[in-house]
Amino acid sequence: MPPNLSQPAMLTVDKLGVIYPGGVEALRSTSVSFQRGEFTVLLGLSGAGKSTLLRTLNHLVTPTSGQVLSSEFGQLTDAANLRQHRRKTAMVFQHHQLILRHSALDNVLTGRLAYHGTWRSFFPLPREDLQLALHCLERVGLADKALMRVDQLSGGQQQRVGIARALAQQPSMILADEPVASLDPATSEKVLSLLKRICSEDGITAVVSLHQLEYAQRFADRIIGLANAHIVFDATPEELNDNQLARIYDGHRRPQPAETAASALPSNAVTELEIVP
Ligand SMILES: Nc1ncnc2c1ncn2[C@@H]1O[C@H](COP(=O)(O)OP(=O)(O)OP(=O)(O)O)[C@@H](O)[C@H]1O
Repeated sequence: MPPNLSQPAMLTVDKLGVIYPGGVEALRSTSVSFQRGEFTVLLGLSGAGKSTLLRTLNHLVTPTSGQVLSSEFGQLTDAANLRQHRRKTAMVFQHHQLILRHSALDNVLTGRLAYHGTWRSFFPLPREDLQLALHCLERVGLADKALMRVDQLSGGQQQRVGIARALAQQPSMILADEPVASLDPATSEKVLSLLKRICSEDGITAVVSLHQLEYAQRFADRIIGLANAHIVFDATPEELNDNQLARIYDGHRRPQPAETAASALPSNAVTELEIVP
């Protein structure tokens, strides 16, 4: 489904600033909006502010100034609005944040927890949730692995479980922070193709941070380039020329096609388990 430009933006970021404790200014007065169904890739050097922007979109990082406005739920500074927005905003992480000793199915079922009260998670989830979780695994091609422990799956399969978990949340938006940074090029392509196809089929808005320029050009409807804590490019992949690339990469050597994830690991690779409530 192509982005619907006639509709109001589904999420608007207005003059957003983030200063981390210690004084690093990671985002400076940034304004941008996201249309429903759009697949946006964030590009930029390590430390440019990609993860920070991505994580402010569901207040995993709390802005120091400015605001994030959901067209459906309102300003995210309101706790009830934020809860509703997070329920419909799924995350896919670089290290997928799966529970390795649990089965693929159990991991996908955690995507349903946001729909139930805390007490409910102590009991088996409803049958409909189980059916939905199996359906999500089927969509990522892993129905036959549903009962396997995640630590027995390959890196690409684990990331597909991560996508299935995101889908189980029935999201209107997916935020994917370096989803292929730990994968080899062939697997990365498969995972990104899958993510793009599913978002397109379901009309899900996606914001994906990547280090690989060629994947951005291939998969994005729109590329946002960040440098030094602000947006320096925001247009379609076709409009990204050498001058624009120089602005994004600030005169530094930019990632080459053959460059693998290992040489492009982010500065703040996430290692903790994060399950969005
Ligand atoms: N939790 C934190 N506390 C302090 N500084 C931080 C924190 N997270 C990020 N930073 C700093 O904020 C700046 C922007 O970081 P951010 O992770 O958003 O960049 P990035 O473009 O995603 O980089 P990468 O591609 O390496 O992930 C960097 O200087 C980084 O060191």
